[in-house]
Amino acid sequence: APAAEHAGVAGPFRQLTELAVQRIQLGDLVAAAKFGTTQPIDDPVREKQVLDTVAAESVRLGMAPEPNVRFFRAQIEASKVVQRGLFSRWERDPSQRPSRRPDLARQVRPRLDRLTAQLLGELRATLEARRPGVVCEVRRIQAEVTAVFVHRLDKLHRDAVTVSLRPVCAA
Ligand SMILES: C=C(O[C@@H]1C=C(C(=O)O)C=C[C@H]1O)C(=O)O
Repeated sequence: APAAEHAGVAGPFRQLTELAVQRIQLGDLVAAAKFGTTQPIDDPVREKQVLDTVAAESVRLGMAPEPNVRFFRAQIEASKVVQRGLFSRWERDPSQRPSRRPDLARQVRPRLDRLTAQLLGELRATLEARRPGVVCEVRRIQAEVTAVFVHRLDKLHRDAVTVSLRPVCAA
């Protein structure tokens, strides 16, 4: 986020927000992997694996698991907002359909797993800043506005970012 960094307005959630945006952008690849297959957008078994890992890793890192699990529920919901939005876009307009289908298990989920670890590190690094209150909320919204600007996100991905950042101030 060079512009935002230069202006000094990025705040304490720049990296956390950057990682959340990366996870949302991976939603495009998840959608491309699933579109035109029998693989459903909602995969409760995989979601449980993700959330169980989050809980176990949180304990290992000395953090309370519940707030982190709630944060990742929002990340998962944000990914599904993107997937549903892209599916309906591609159903309406076949010319926008992806030309390649990535392999979900081999190519996409390993990248999501790496982001999980990075996000947990950032949740830990921002524990103090995320204590609930108006200061945190203002910074959260600042980070959201900055990310939307820097990444030039469309309406669908902006909506997903809003969903993903909602539980930030709940350390
Ligand atoms: C991203 C996927 O789609 C959904 C969202 C998930 C997530 O964000 O981790 C997990 C399972 C699915 O319900 C996926 O299937 O991997």
